Amino acid sequence: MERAAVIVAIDGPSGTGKSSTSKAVAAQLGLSYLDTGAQYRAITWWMVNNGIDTDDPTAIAAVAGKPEIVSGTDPSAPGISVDGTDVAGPIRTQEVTSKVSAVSAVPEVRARITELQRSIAAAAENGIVVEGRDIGTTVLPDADLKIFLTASPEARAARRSGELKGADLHTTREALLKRDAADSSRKTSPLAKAGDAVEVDTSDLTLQQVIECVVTLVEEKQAGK
Ligand SMILES: Nc1ncnc2c1ncn2[C@@H]1O[C@H](COP(=O)(O)OP(=O)(O)OP(=O)(O)O)[C@@H](O)[C@H]1O
Ligand SMILES: Nc1ccn([C@H]2C[C@H](O)[C@@H](COP(=O)(O)O)O2)c(=O)n1
Repeated sequence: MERAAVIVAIDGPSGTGKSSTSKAVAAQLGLSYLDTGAQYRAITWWMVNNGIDTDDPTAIAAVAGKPEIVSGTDPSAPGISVDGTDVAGPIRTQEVTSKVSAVSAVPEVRARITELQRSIAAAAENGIVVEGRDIGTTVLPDADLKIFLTASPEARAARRSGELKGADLHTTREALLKRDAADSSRKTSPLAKAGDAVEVDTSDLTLQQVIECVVTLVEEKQAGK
């Protein structure tokens, strides 16, 4: 039986499981996948690589339209490039992570990336899972399903320090909270739960349980379309 195309928005703070969940749900249901954090990381990487002062919003705004960012939407191999260079690895460095909140707070950057995100979602014939911070509130306010993932700072720090091969738990927790605070307090399109989003606290759930929960919610939406 052919399934209805659905647009799914998954938002939430860092380390709540957005990427892992979104990729698995998209793969399981044959949907496209878009990692919007990777796009903000890619434009931040370009700024750093081109010597733009990431503490200067005017300098960032002046060049926000220059880099060409191409995002893959295959959940099993998403990929991302800037001006033809594969940046999937470089966008995960500590330097980019520490600067991405400042760059993504600049309205000209958000306008550029939001437009790109909307065009990618519109082109996804079988539907798409789009994950980020402002997808349900700003980018795709008419999404068929909106999920807001949360988890305690302790759970999120433990997950991240596991990923970073045993990085200090306290330092990891503080860095996560600092980034969340910056992302939640910016003027333009902050990290926020949409009024009609389903909140899922993943603190005490395994990744598999979260995936099953979201797959069920998506299938219910598809059945009702
Ligand atoms: N429910 C869970 N239980 C245990 N570990 C999890 C769970 N969800 C995700 N993880 C692990 O936590 C880490 C962070 O997950 P993920 O990258 O999906 O989070 P995120 O919300 O996309 O973070 P960010 O916004 O910083 O990119 C990964 O190592 C992932 O495998
Ligand atoms: N829709 C989005 C997605 C991401 N960002 C910014 C804020 C995050 O700290 C950063 C990196 O995201 P991550 O790769 O950790 O998911 O990108 C945003 O402002 N809006």
